[in-house]
Formats: sequence, C-alpha cells, structure tokens
Amino acid sequence: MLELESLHKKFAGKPALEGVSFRVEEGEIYGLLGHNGAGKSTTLGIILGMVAPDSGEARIGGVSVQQKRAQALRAVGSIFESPCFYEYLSGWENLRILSSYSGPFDKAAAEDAIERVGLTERIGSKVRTYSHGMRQRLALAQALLPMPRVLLLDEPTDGLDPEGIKWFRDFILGLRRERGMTVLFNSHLLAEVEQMCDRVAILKKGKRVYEGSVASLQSEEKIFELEVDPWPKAAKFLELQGCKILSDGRISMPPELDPAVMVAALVGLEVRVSSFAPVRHSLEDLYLEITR
Ligand SMILES: Nc1ncnc2c1ncn2[C@@H]1O[C@H](COP(=O)(O)OP(=O)(O)OP(=O)(O)O)[C@@H](O)[C@H]1O
Repeated sequence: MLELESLHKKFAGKPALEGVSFRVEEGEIYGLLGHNGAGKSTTLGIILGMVAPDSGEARIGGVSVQQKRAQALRAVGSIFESPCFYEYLSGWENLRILSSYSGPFDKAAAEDAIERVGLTERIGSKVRTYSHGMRQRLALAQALLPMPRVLLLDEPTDGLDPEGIKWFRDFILGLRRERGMTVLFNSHLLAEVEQMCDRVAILKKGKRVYEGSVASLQSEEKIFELEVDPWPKAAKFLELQGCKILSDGRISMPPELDPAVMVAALVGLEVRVSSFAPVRHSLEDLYLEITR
C-alpha cells in the first residue's frame, strides 16, 4: 500500500534522510520511531508530497507521490503537524470549509465521521472552546472525510491524556477491523506503539536502523528468570541441555528447547521449581538498545 524507496533529503546541506526505505502492507498498522530530529516528520512530509526528496520515491498504492501527487494522495487521510482550524467557527463549519478545498462536501459522510470520533454533541460549538483532545478528534474526522484507505498521522497522541490515548488506540484498531485501513504514524509513546502496531521502523540520524514486527520481539524471548532449589543442580542440568547461565537464577535458552519440557525434567530431578518465567523484551528495550 505504501512504499518508500531510498529517500534522501538534505536541509541546508545537512542530511535529514539518508536512504530510508520501507513498505507498509494493506491493513497494517505501522509505527515510525526515532529521537527528536531523526527524520520522522520529514518522511511523512515526503509521503504527503509536502517535502520534495532530493532523490528516491514514495508510492501509495503503486502511484508515485513525486510524479502524480493528486492521484497518489486520493486514498490518503492525514494529520500532519499541528492541525489548524478557524477558531471563531464551529467544528461543523470547519469540516465543511476545509473539506471543500479538496472536493465536494459530503454531509452524510461528515456526520458519520463526527459520530465516529465522538464529537456529535459539541460539533456546533466554536473551535476556540475545544480542548486539545477535541481538536485532535476534529482533525481525525477531517482526515476520515475523503474515505481514505491510508491514514498518515504525525504524533497523533501528542498532548493527549491517558484516556484520550486509550480512545485513540481503540479508534485506530476499530478502523482497521471495520475498513481494513492502513495506518502509518510516528510517536514517542513506545508502550502505545507496542500495543497497536504490527511493525515498526526506527530512524536514527536520518537512517533506518531497524525494521521488524512487534510480535517477533515477543517470540524472540530467550532469557528466563528462575526460582529453583537447589540452584546448582538445576544450573548443571540446564547447561548440559545447551542453556547459558547468565547469573544465579538467570539463563538464556536456545529457541529449540521447550521451557515446559525443561520444567518437567527439573521436577523429575527433584528440583523444586517455584518460577520459570521469560524475561519480556519490550519495544522500549529494543529502542534504547538501537538508538543508544
Ligand atoms: N524545513 C526545514 N528546514 C531546515 N531543517 C529542517 C527542516 N525540516 C526538518 N529539518 C531538519 O531535519 C532533521 C529531521 O527533522 P524531522 O522534523 O524530520 O525530525 P523528527 O524525527 O520528526 O523529529 P521530532 O520527533 O522532534 O518531531 C532535523 O535535523 C531538522 O532540524
């Protein structure tokens, strides 16, 4: 659905992106991560045709944004940087005016989008009376109006309270479930990204330094923490099976070994096993390891 091919971009001679490539499949929720200044917004700007790359190409549904911008962006809804609204007009008037810039205003679609983002009761109020969370919801309604197949969101949870962040997560997951929507967003909230995204890319100083599925982080768990008695007997047995003893009560296990079989074998050797638990690799661990 979305392909980035070797994007390069310099600002005033300083590289912001150096050969960034990745693909987002249809119906995938994809997270773009990286420190401040890593190049995330520049990447989104290039996909939206707002920033011209020095070289490389972004394609949406196979159509080049650089060559056929209008056609490529037909299927895209977005929130890029801080959404701007006419403060002295209502949410409804804003939607009507802003969406008419890109095509005819569809009243029924607008009502549906407003209901979907939970703004029906306040849509007649002036935007200057909206909270930050309500503005984000209005921006999301606007992004949904062209009935997009792809949503591109720049820091969508920035400044939202925990309830707003949870609402956003359920909202995006619901869109994917109901419409098979493809979503690419950047964020600094790693726990949120971990819960929502199928895959992530990590940028560092304009380079893609990691790409992978979030699920594979979990399946690569090989470190276990054990509470066993006596430990020396357990350690000796586990070592013979091919495990590495990292410290007292902490082992690394080759993926071909089954922890349940190990537990049963230890019990058979009359080792008391109180706990045999995988040490979870979080996205945060991976992110810090890669970006440090
Ligand atoms: N219009 C611009 N003019 C000059 N430099 C720019 C411009 N836009 C971005 N840059 C530079 O390009 C680099 C990448 O910036 P970018 O905004 O893409 O990073 P980011 O990962 O989105 O950061 P943040 O998390 O802080 O939003 C930074 O060094 C930034 O200063």
